[in-house]
Amino acid sequence: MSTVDKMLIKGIRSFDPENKHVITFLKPLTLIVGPNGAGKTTIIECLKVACTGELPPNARSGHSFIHDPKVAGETETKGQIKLRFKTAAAKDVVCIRSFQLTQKASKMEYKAIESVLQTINPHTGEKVCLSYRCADMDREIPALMGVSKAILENVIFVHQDEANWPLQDPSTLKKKFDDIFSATRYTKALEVIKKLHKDQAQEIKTYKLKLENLQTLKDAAYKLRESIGQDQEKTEILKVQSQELESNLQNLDAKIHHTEVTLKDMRKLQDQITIKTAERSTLFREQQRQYAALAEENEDTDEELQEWKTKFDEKIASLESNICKLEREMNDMETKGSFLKQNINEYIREISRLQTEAEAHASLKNERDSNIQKMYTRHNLGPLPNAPFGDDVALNLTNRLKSRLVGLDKDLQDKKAEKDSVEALVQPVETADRLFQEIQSWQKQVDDLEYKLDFRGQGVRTMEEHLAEAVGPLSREKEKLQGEHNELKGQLEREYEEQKKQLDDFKQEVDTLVRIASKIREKIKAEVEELTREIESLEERILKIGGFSSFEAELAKLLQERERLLSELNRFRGTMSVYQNNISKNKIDLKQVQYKDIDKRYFDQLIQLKTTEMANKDLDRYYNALDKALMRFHTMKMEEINKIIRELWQQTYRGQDIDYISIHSDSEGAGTRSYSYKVVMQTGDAELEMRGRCSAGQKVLASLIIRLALAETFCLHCGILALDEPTTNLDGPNAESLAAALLRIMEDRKGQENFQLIVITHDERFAQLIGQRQHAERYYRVAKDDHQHSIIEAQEIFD
Ligand SMILES: Nc1ncnc2c1ncn2[C@@H]1O[C@H](COP(=O)(O)OP(=O)(O)OP(=O)(O)O)[C@@H](O)[C@H]1O
Repeated sequence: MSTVDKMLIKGIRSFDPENKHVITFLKPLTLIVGPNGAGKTTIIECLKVACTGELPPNARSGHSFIHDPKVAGETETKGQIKLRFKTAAAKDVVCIRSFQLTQKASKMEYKAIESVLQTINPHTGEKVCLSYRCADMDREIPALMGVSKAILENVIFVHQDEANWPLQDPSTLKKKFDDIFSATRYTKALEVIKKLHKDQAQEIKTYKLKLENLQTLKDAAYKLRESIGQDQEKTEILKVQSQELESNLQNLDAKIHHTEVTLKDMRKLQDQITIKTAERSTLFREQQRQYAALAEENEDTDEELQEWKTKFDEKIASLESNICKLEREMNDMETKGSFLKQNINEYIREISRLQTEAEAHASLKNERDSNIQKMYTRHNLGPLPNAPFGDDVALNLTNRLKSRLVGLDKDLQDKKAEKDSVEALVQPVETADRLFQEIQSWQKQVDDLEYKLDFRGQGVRTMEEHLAEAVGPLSREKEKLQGEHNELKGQLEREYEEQKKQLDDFKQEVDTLVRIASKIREKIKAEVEELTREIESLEERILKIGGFSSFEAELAKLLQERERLLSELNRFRGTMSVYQNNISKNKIDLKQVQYKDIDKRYFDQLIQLKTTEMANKDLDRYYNALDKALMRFHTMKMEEINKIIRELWQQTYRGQDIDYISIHSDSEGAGTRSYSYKVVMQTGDAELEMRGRCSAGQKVLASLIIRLALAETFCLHCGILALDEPTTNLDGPNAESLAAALLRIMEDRKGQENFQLIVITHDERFAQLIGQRQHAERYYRVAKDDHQHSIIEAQEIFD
């Protein structure tokens, strides 16, 4: 709770500008006593000026408030008020206000030269000075003291001249009450709110119109965007469909390509079939030709050849049996020949022996000769010379015998010629047999001769020689015949071999031909079969593929489908281009200035509208709330004030005519929050307005009581109340009762530490009544010194 502690006064009214006068305010009572004109009121004025900046009434804009330079004998005087007070927060603050009054040539010039608030740093104890403009300081100090300026002016520090304001004219009363209730401010606030509400309502209308306009644009933009979106969506769908179509088309193209390739392949296959068929035909023809060629080479047909082969085989078999037979015979002959040869060898050995013997039996030569003769004779070989024959003769004779053998050989040759015929293969054998028989007969003859030689020639050398000469040609003939036999045999064998070889060659040839024919047949057959298989496979493949017609039909179908897809694709593309055009057009439209940031603008406008609407609604609500609160506050406070006034009046007023007084506040008109006030007194049953009816003393008392009640009601944070000459116009009893009331108030506020009553009075009696020791240790006496300067002196409270 705020209180005033100390005040320094210098150069204000009658206070000396050169000297400082300090008054310390006591609690709960500061009693200032002094005669008229001593300067007591100046102290209240200084308090009021220091706290509110409000100069006293009739201060002529401050000229008369400052110590007059003329009085001081100066051209300029400076005044200063320095007030130390405790704020509502119990902080010590010093308020310094300095003024200057200068005597100019024609007029005085008043100037407030300094407004300073000093605070003390609680930690360091240093003073902190803050300079203010006067207006700011005038607002700052009431705020620090926790009470309004109006309360300070009209309740706490009321000037003596204005002390009876509650009973002044209604307008003053209303003004004071409105100030006290801050009604004007609140009314102004309400009016401002109302105006703001109205302005905002107007703004809301404008915003609504703008919003409607923006809504239209937004809708149009939305439609455009929606249209773009739909078109884009449709375009996307069409794109997807187009892609599907393109994909289908590609697949179709692939299928068409595949079908065409297949058809091409099929055509190739067909061509291959044709070629293979032609090849097969050619092979057939070739086979025919080769068969024909074979037929030409061997006119016989296979069957004929086979028949011929069979016959030939039979013939070969027969020949082989003959050959076997001949071989057997030859073997027999060989056996016989070897036997003979053995015999011959034995004979030759015997002959050799005989020849050795013949040397001894040369005579036998003659016999030989004779024998030759005999043989010649016997065989009619011609005439012979006379014996003994010489060797030449014997040789000739032997040659003649050789010739005879040559003839025989010729015969054998003929026989051989006969043998040349294959068909008469037996004949050579027979001839051979015959010749063999002949050889045998000749051999017999030789044997006989040899025997005879052996028999007759033993010991006869000549005979042996002749015999040897005769046997030599025969042996040579024999050997020749043997050679011929062997030759014939070899020839037969060669012939047989040749025949056999021929047969084998023929067989081989036949076999070769058969093999070739078989091979040709097999090869051609294989090739034909291969070709047939290939043709069948190709035909099968063609069939498997489905045949030309199905593929051609499929191709035609696919081409038709392709045409359909292409036309559909073109249709899609056309539609897409229409959508694209629409999108482009709509996008261009959307780029128009009117659509720029339309959503944001709409949104901002909507927010502005909604916030304004909400603010306006809030304002309305606030207006009503404030209005109601003010009304309620006013009613509540007025009730409280009236209650206190009534109590105080009843306690204070000693007259019997007025039971109590009260303040009536009437609303000046329906719906307005403006009140008119009047102070009424209850006299019996009558309630009368006091103004113009009460006495001066009643007026003073009523005013004091109203101020006390107002202080009680509004000064919750400020415990100060200054009363300047409260007993003015009061008679003794009333002054006493006022003193008693004040004492009672002080008594009631005993527990309230910061209650501070400042009472200024020239009434010593009154001063004595309230100036009791229990409320103050001393009081102040204000007087004037010799220089007519006011001085403040502290005095002991008297009992
Ligand atoms: N501008 C001024 N210069 C010098 N003196 C002044 C000036 N204005 C007023 N005075 C004197 O100051 C005194 C004012 O005193 P103030 O009104 O404080 O007296 P007071 O003690 O309250 O008297 P009262 O009891 O009659 O009310 C008067 O004597 C007056 O002549």
